[in-house]
Amino acid sequence: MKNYLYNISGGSPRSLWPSAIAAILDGIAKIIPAALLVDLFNTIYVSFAHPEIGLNTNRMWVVCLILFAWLLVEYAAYASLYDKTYLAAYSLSATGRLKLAEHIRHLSLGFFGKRDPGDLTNLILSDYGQVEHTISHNVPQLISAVVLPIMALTGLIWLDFRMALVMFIAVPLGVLLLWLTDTIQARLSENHVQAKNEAASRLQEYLTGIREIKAHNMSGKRFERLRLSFDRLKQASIRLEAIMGPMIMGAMLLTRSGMTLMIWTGSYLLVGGSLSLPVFLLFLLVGTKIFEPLTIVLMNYGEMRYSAYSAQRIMDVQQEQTMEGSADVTAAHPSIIFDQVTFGYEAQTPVLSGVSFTIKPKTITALVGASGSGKSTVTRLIARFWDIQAGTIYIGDQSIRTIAPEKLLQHISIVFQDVYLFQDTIGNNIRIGKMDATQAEIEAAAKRACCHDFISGLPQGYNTPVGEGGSTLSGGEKQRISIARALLKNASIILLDEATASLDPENEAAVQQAINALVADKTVILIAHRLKTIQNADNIIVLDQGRLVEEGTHDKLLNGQGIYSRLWHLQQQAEGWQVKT
Ligand SMILES: Nc1ncnc2c1ncn2[C@@H]1O[C@H](COP(=O)(O)OP(=O)(O)OP(=O)(O)O)[C@@H](O)[C@H]1O
Repeated sequence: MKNYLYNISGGSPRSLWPSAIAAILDGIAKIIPAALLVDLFNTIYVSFAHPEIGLNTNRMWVVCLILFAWLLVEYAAYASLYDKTYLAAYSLSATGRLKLAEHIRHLSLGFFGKRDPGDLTNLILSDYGQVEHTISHNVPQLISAVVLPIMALTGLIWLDFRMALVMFIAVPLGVLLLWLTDTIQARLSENHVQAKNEAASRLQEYLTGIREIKAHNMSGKRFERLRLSFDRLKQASIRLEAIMGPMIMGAMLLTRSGMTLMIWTGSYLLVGGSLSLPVFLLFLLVGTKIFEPLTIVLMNYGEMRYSAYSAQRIMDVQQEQTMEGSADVTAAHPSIIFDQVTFGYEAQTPVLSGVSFTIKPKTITALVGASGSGKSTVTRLIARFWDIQAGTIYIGDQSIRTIAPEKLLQHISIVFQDVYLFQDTIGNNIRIGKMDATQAEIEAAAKRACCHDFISGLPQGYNTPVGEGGSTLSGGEKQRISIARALLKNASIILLDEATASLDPENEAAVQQAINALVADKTVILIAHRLKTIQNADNIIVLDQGRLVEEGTHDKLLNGQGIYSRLWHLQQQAEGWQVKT
């Protein structure tokens, strides 16, 4: 139960206390009017049974006044219940969602390889919504369903233990039925959540990939995957309702049968003379009050089971180990050393094997090699997007594992080949490099990155909104904006994925000029696809199938007659190629 509550509250069971107390107060508030009604009935009954005494109108007035006052108390209890439970639920899910998003940011990128983005979106939105609903609706109902019968049972046993016994005899049977079928319910809930996530992921894939789907005329195949996932969701939903419905209805019937048994026993005892009419009436009144929440909670049981699985999914992500290390980079311009580094995205398939090299501060190092040789992987490891399996990476004289990832990234600017721009203004997209940058600083960076002119030419200038991913700008424009970002950040290490290869000559010249401004006086690690751009690099590292095979300056490597020399000559020949007509 402790575990269940822990899960259902998304790891903060204390947040349930306010709604629990409010629900108990509400429970008490519900019982009192029933007792007052019985007293009222008793007063009337006595005046009929003993006409010589007459009707005690004073008592009736007092009861009516108390009933009225109690209405106000009940209103206050309800208001408090609503206030506390909704506050708890919405606060929990709002802070929980943010905490989770923050936690995810601290996880190794390897985590994202294992999880579908659609699945994570669903986790943060839908699973948290489910937990929110349980806390605001199911938990108070559960508490009043438990508190009310316990309070009533205690009072009723004292009045007539025979009647109390038959009234509650079937409740444990209903609970037992749910307990026995718990595993089936857990599995059905799990299947349904998985099917829902799968459908959300397929839908996201379909919508994000719509351009490729259209371009390659794949609508039939992709649509089929989407259709199948919706089909699976339909099956899971039907199974969930069709199997869980009868179980819950069965438990409800068993529980409610106590009421019928009590009426039957009460009538029998009343006729036999061993039960007074007011006591029987009290049982009837309390019975309707008690079985109502008990029935509701059983109906909600399936939902709570479902929530427990949602909460478990949230907890699983919360428990994912974040990367260790809390130190900051101590050197202003640190060297970067790879010492026998071995790494694989999957531990058993190494992508880099025993790689060792030293990058001196304020030098330009180019990474060269065939596609898939591990160039991007080296840059990702320098940024500590992943942790390595063997060897050590040093930033200055500190092992990278001792440095907090977010502190390390304050010292690194990355210019990717495929630039991602946020759905915001151009100015704010540049400001990402330095959140407190002034407009003048942003414009200065844009000027050095050769993008000020084209931004100023736009109708709204720096306030021009950019479509998600930067869809409204050309490749070269996006590149220069991302270089302006990096210039504004002014980090000592620059990781650069050679970005000019796919640009037209005019854009290429502008981007090249922007890069020159960026790399001045910095430690630069550059992934080079075209060797002519790196002839002046201080050091060139050649990778082949995850191993460092050559290292040195352009001239040294050209004389070595190895992979670099071969690649160089191949590219020289390619320069002369042209499409024949
Ligand atoms: N996120 C990932 N998960 C699993 N494997 C990956 C991942 N990223 C890259 N790889 C694999 O690691 C190997 C090295 O990839 P990497 O991107 O470092 O090569 P690269 O030399 O930069 O290639 P390119 O020049 O084509 O960009 C490849 O076999 C690639 O398939």
